[in-house]
Amino acid sequence: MAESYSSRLWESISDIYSAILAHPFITGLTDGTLPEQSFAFYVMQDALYLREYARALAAVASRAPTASAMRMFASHAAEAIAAELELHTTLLGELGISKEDAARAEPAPTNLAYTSYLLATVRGGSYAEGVGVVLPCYWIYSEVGKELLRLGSPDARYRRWIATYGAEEYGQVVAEVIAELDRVSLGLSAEENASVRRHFRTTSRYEWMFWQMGYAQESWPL
Ligand SMILES: Cc1ncc(C[n+]2csc(CCO)c2C)c(N)n1
Repeated sequence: MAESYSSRLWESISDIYSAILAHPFITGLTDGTLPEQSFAFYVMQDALYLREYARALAAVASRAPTASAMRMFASHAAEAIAAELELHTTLLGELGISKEDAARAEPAPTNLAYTSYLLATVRGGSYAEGVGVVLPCYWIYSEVGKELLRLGSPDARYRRWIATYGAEEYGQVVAEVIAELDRVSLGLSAEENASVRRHFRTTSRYEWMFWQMGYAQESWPL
């Protein structure tokens, strides 16, 4: 049987995925060398990210051609908002970030660039382009989560975070989204196929950049 559309897509970002696994944010989670400040910065930025990502998923849901795909993306949008609340109420408190600090936080440059690209693509592109642009967020976290779960971490807070994304149920969620992309890939023109592949690579790059942003506690130069 010919290789699936999605497996070829995954192969096209193998350089980015390897760079993510080697990134000091990721290796630092498992060997305990990740500075707590970098983790806290990342978590606060991620809460902001999740709100915009939920908007992107809701936009993809609104354009889905089938009831089952609409239901899937709409429920993931709701879950992303719930995850944001959970981050605010538990993890941020444990990391010593007050509600006031969290409310004042602004997206760092990489975060704003990533979410702006997501929203522009899901609003201006086709449904297939929307699925392609949101997929690296799911897929890369699921793969990284499995790898981190295998390696473990000496820090209980890092372990808890790892458990969320390394969970087997989470792998099933991702598999359904991948299956949806494989379904829609069947009817793509050459031009649309090129766009989907470009969006997938671009948000995969942003996934690496998001860890770099957290690690460096990226700020606006002005
Ligand atoms: C920068 C960044 N990228 C991906 C995720 C993971 N993630 C967020 S929402 C969602 C799908 C719906 O639950 C997934 C997989 C994250 N947290 N932060």
